[in-house]
Amino acid sequence: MSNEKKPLVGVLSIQGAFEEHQACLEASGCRTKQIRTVADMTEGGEALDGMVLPGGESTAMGLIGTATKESGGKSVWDALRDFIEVDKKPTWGTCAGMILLAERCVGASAVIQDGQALIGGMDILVCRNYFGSQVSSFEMATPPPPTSGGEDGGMASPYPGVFIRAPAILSAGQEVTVLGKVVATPCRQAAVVLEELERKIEKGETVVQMGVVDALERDGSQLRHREVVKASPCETGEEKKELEQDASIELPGAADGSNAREVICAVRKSNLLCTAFHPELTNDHRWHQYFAQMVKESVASA
Ligand SMILES: NC(=O)CC[C@H](N)C(=O)O
Repeated sequence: MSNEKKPLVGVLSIQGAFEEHQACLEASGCRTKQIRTVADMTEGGEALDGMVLPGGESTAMGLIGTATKESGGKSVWDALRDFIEVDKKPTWGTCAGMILLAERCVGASAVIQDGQALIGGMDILVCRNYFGSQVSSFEMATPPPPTSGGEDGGMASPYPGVFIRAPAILSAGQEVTVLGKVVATPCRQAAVVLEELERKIEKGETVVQMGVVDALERDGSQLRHREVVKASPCETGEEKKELEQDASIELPGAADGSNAREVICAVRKSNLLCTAFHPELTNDHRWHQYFAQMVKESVASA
């Protein structure tokens, strides 16, 4: 394929392994461009065909991404929201990048007013640092991306998931396709967050900011607090119906009587892809090939 025909994928280059993402994307038939500003997204006369948001530290990335308004009054986050919601371009968040694409986040930074600066778009509830601290980073077998079944009829080998202080997806909306689940024990801090969240869901409490336990939902460009309720079995018909409409958060239960839970590690919703792990840190390019295919299909249908 000549260079002209290869799709152009932007890689947010504020933090993290953006060069490694570029190498994997280029090995998967894409051209890449480092993106730090709104101007980077638009200048050069060629529109980006997709974007990758790498891992890093989502609080810091949020602060940087919303800090500067460029010409037209837009921050990088505003431009990314347009890219995702208006242009409907394929966008993939890995680890911290996944947190940024989430609509809701628990364990968000307690020191930031109005919580974490999420870009949003993916109807998922994520728990930051579910799998542990930086020192307890690890590799674990995860389900491979859907297309990698190929000719062997879906018998593809597991994908080596590299988890670095990684978030987990606790629940996903009905329109979200779950592409991978793993069973894992939350780290101590995440266990406290989950316990608190469960208690609040059980009591039908409204979850507002409370230390590291924040449940936030983005509404347009604003973050707003989301009411977390769970219908109790004794509710009357009318009340129950009303509650059920709101009760979209259900936490995964304990997997086997231990503290381990079955959590989601990869999801797709139309033009958005999220993985909790770091595919750019392995030599296995199947997830980059899967995303490159999303981008190529989007270019072909434009
Ligand atoms: N490797 C990563 O991207 C870590 C994410 C980080 N724990 C956060 O919450 O932002």
